[in-house]
Amino acid sequence: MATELHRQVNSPAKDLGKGDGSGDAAVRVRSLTRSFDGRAVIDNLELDIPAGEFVALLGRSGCGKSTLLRVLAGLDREIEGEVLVPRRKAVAFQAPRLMPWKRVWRNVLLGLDGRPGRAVAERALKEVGLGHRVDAWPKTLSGGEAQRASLARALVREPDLLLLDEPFGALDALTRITAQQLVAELWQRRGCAVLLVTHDVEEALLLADRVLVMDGGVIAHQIRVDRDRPRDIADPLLAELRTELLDRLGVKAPEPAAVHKVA
Ligand SMILES: Nc1ncnc2c1ncn2[C@@H]1O[C@H](COP(=O)(O)OP(=O)(O)OP(=O)(O)O)[C@@H](O)[C@H]1O
Repeated sequence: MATELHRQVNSPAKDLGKGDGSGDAAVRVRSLTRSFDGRAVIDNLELDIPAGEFVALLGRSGCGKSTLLRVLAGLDREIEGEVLVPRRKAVAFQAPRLMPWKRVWRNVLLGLDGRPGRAVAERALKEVGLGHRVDAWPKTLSGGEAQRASLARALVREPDLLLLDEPFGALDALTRITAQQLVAELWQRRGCAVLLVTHDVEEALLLADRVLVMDGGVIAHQIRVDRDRPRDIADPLLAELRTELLDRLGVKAPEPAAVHKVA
């Protein structure tokens, strides 16, 4: 696990050396504020993610989840406050964002330093179950395959922090389950910290060690999910946590369906 972190304090990023007090953290955010047109979407937010933790981030539409993720990814530097993240990080979005004029393996290596060879891409594509599509053109991939290619592109960066912005949002229900299982496996194998932005409360409960709810520009609520994996959504603890989270999101969970006895 890299201990070298990146600091952003409303100024160009600076490296931090040892002895900065960051310990074994994958994310440390202090007093983060991000405003658009004078409105603070993120407002003095604090966040810590220990190395290797799987965290899911929920919140109503427009509350600032993607903005936070973009800041952590280093894609948005117009911030106030302190953001510490590992140098090795990768991000995958809902849209796989593959370049149509490059074959899949070249897409996987896009933007990587040091001219890595095709074998590096092949290994990552195999890891996500796409070993047979190495030479394919992006337009010939299914939605699920394109999302796997996008994950492979994240994995070749050997991230200590994997940032996922609704990566399964556009997938059909069955492909989504497979993709969720894949992410869980990759996380267990790689041991990196994950921050998953999702709208799906059940997905958050099935995958994460900790679920955060963002509201009013801060992390307004969080729960820990103390359950071994693989998890069963019918587990009474998860059902209870689901109700709690939906409540925090301002959604009233439906009452269990009435049981009609048939004589
Ligand atoms: N570049 C930008 N310029 C102006 N406003 C922006 C910009 N990016 C985001 N916003 C605003 O910041 C707020 C938070 O947006 P963000 O995309 O982070 O929300 P979100 O929680 O990810 O939403 P959703 O769940 O719908 O994806 C929204 O009101 C959005 O309009």
